[in-house]
Amino acid sequence: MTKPDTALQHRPQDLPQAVEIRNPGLPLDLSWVRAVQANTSAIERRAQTLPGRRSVKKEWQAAWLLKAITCIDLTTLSGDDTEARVRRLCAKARQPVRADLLAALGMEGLTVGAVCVYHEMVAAAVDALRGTGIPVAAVSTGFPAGLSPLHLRIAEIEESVKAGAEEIDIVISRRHVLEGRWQALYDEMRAFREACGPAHVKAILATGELGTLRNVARASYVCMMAGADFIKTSTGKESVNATLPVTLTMIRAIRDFHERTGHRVGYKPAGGISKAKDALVYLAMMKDELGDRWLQPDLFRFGASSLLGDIERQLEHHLTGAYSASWRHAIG
Ligand SMILES: O=C[C@H](O)COP(=O)(O)O
Repeated sequence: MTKPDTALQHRPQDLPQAVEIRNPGLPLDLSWVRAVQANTSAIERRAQTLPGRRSVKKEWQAAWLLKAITCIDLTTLSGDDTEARVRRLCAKARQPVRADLLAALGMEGLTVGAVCVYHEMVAAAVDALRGTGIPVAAVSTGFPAGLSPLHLRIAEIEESVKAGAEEIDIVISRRHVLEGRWQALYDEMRAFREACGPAHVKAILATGELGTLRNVARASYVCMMAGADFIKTSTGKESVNATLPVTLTMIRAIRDFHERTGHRVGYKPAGGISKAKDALVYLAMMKDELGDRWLQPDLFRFGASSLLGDIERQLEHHLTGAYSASWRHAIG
């Protein structure tokens, strides 16, 4: 059996929850953006070593999986979403793991980080989550392509905030990145942030469509300079979504931005993350590269529609020694 990594042996739910001032952004610094490099082969080499390197077992693994649950944006983004489906998802968000399992783990009251839906489903989700403290996140700005007129994208944000969304996941215009139009990207992001008002804004870069890791890094900096609260990899609709090289690139940009400005920006990998073991790799990366502070749900989220089901199966296995069929955990 692999020896548990000592760096991951404390119980992450015991970490303090600090109150953080939002990243206010700063004027666009083009010389900083242009100086950004990404050593693709070094990043890819490092990313390849990550999945095999960390191994946490038994109660430490269970503790980290519980931590992962608190960082999930439990998501449904389908054309056939209905209010009934969203209400079922919200019930799962309120009680993400079977009550007897949570009681056995001493974690009653545990919830996911947020529920993420399209604008049309915001009102139903807000209603279903009333009194729980679980925020509703709305994908916005012509999600997933982001190609509707700017004034409509801004109006869409305002409508979702009015409907009760406390978090807005916007999509950037990929063409601004591909054409090196950093001022245009900055102005767009700034306008989106302003339209959000008190709602926190996650900037979806759609990294699978940005061509290079250098573009990913540069887009990350521009969005952070424009006041993004989070940077997020993907919509889940691109052909390539969250990857480990993209994650390393983005979280190193977050670290550098924090070192240079003092502002902490959150990170949300999204799309295709459906296995508990993958969630553990992401958490270990956050801890290694950014430290414990970025393991809190105000600075880290998984955008995932099916990760919770696998985590619940692993927790059940931890407690009972048996795996249940995955269909029993379908909603997560
Ligand atoms: O932001 C969340 C993603 O759309 C979820 O993607 P997924 O369905 O592959 O987990």
